[in-house]
Amino acid sequence: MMAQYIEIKAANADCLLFYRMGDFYELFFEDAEIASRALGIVLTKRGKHAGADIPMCGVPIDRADDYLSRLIALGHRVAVCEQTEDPAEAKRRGPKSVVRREVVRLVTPGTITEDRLLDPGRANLLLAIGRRKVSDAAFAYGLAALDISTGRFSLSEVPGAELPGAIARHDPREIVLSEAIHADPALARLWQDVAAPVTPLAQAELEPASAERRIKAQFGVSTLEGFGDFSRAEIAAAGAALLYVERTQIGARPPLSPPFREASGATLSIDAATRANLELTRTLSGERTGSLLDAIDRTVSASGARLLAEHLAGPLMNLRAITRRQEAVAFLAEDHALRRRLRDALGRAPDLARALSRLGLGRGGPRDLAAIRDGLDAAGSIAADVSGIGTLPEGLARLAGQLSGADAELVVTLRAALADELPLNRRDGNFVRAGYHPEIDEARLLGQDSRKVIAALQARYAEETGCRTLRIKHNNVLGYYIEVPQAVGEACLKGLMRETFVHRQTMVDAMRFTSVELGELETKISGASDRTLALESAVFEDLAARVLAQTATVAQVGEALAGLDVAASHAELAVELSWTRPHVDDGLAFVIEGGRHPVVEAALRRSGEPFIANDCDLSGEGRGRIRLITGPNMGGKSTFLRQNALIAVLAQMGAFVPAARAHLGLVDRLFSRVGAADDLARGQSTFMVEMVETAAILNQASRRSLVILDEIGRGTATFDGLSIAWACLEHLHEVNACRALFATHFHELTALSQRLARLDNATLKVAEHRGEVVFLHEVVPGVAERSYGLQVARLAGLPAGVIARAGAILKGLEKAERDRPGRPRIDDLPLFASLSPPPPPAPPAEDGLGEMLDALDPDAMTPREALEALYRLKRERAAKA
Ligand SMILES: Nc1ncnc2c1ncn2[C@@H]1O[C@H](COP(=O)(O)OP(=O)(O)OP(=O)(O)O)[C@@H](O)[C@H]1O
Repeated sequence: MMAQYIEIKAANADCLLFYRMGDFYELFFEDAEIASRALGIVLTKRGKHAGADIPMCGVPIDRADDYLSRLIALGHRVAVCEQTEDPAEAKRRGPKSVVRREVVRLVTPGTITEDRLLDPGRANLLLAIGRRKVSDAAFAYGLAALDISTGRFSLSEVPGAELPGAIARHDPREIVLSEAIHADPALARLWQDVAAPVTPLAQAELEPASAERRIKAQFGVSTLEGFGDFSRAEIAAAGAALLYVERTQIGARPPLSPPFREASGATLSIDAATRANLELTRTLSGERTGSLLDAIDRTVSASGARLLAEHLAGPLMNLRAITRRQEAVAFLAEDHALRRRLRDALGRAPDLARALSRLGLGRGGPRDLAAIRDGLDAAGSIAADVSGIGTLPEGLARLAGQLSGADAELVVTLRAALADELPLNRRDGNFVRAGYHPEIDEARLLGQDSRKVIAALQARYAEETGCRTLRIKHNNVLGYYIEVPQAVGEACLKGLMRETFVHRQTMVDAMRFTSVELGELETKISGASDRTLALESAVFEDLAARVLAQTATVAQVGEALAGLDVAASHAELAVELSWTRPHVDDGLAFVIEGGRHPVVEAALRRSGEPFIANDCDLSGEGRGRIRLITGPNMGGKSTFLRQNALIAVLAQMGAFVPAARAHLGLVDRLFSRVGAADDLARGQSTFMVEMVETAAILNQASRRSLVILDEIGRGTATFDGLSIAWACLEHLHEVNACRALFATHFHELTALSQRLARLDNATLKVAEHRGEVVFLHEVVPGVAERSYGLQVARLAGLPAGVIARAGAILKGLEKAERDRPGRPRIDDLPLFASLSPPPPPAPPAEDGLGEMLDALDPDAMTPREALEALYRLKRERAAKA
């Protein structure tokens, strides 16, 4: 057996091998050590290999999913190796022959389909990457995003510079690519940084011809033209994705939708750092709670939640499409009764896409069939409901039209065939409704009758032996047996009784027997239950085949339900929180009146505090405005900056926005940078990360972009930081000419508004009350006088002594700054005046104390002499002052 294990393990060296032995999956050698550590299960040993003990641990098959999901979450891949013949057959080949086993599936993070392993509200994307050369030094990258748990399959191509942003948008669970892309030194850092495991595939398997062949075979077509015009990079990516699916699913072919091509520039481009910083789908610490997605999610179905996340990850650039989504939201926001009915029905609809995929892969169970039944049923009732409404907006009408595509007969059949209570696995039987299949009913009756006969037999034997505690029981080793107490058992071994009862086992206080009659009955019962199972299994196959014959329509119904759920979710949110429909056009307007931050507002609401709404206008004719925001720490600068970026994202995903009124010209790219946190793991300093990200903005932002910069330049010496922030502002104003919000504590920058025509200053209002600062969180035109850093430090609990000392130092610094003749002013800077030579350094103040101190030698002094010297110094200082 070990030889077989070693052979199979060698063929799956990069996976943990779950090796089936009876009711357990066993792991051996290093796999056992890894799994026992990861899962906290006992490590034992079994036999020896090369003179050493073989470490072993095992997981029971009925709990395997739990263990699998934990291993997958830790980034492991698991090869599941099953027994592919009955142990009895192996025995027939010879006493020493080993049961045949094969790996039936590789379980990897990007290719799971089981409900218990999947997160219902999150897509489970496998992202495959291919590329093509576009010039000597540059590549274009093809991305194939495939979710085998739902069949979603999309292709797109991006220039090399946008690859990290595109990966972040897809948020894949696993990435596959060619060895060449994986080994490209220019991308090494990217693979290191992405959260998902990255699996390289051998170059030889990824030839363009085989990629194309694979796609054609998957979809049963002879040409790809019908799907769209794909680039070589996209085809390479799709080929790699399908190869990986083949390899992990081993023979099973998931039902995939035909690949749809996402046109380049179809979505608002948001790079990875901006996504993270704006906490769109998860917070900086990786949680969903506290993200924008969490704050806006009012969906009632898992497929709706997944679609909402997809929309949020890729806000649109197409005005028509945005308007279509907005119209649907507006309609549902108005019609409260319809929205309520719709959400009720949607909440009852199970996850069609995932059930369909499991059935297609041959991994489905009776509950998946029921999911199809109930999903189609809900779709039918929604379709009937909306058909009674006069004119629906285009977006809603389209979704409603998709709902009724499936064959009504299918639901009728599934209703008739499936029982009320359904087991998870079909091998558990009892899922076909009584009356659906006469032969099943007959076989079941036979089984039930035999059980009655057993009960009668037990009564008769009890009478014959005079033992009222005689029982007929069943276990897996003996099958049916008669159990009596020891004393009665002894009697059964003698006389006439010997002819009826055949001894099987003696226990501590009981004896077990069988009889000819019981043996016959047992054969009949097991025959009946085997037959019922076989018949039920055939019914299952038939129903699954009927469902799969309508894969495309069922998938479409699933998509429509998800689309309706998202529209209704936005509408619900808009009504609940008084959000409004933004006006989006192709100009360069950016007018927000009474804007709010959805996440901060929700947090404040929970603690009963109000959120102060703020306006923001960055509109420009041909060139965007820049607003420079100074203000106290804790005043609300970052909140204001982010809320405007989030409003742009929400508007372009077709949702309503948290503002009294909003008018936005389409944004093509969104950038958001904060003085970055340390990134020691990547070996980059805070400042380096900040500068790399700022460089990306200055190089890429167009007039149509929206840029949010929060405290750029704070990670270095004051004047270095100030000069960098200054120059960045000028560049944004003159070269990028984009709409921008720039928050800073460098109050010197506010003077720039006199020179840069489209830059204006805003500040966060504060009030002082008995020496305490009160943040009003109100954005008003103007310049902050102070940063109130010390007040905030006091609120944070810095010791009073430190605060007092800092106050004294601050006073000194401010005085020195006021008195210093050579302090830089705006006119001194190179853009506005010729560079004047730096003023000569002021001579140090002469008070003689320094020399006195230098003359002292503490090591040569007695304590008394030291004390006297100290008094002398103090006297001298007082005299000089
Ligand atoms: N508009 C608002 N209405 C009510 N409370 C607000 C508002 N904006 C911010 N706050 C509150 O003030 C806190 C601080 O806000 P924020 O982090 O935006 O300040 P900041 O000016 O960026 O501070 P720092 O300069 O220290 O980074 C928030 O956590 C929130 O509780």
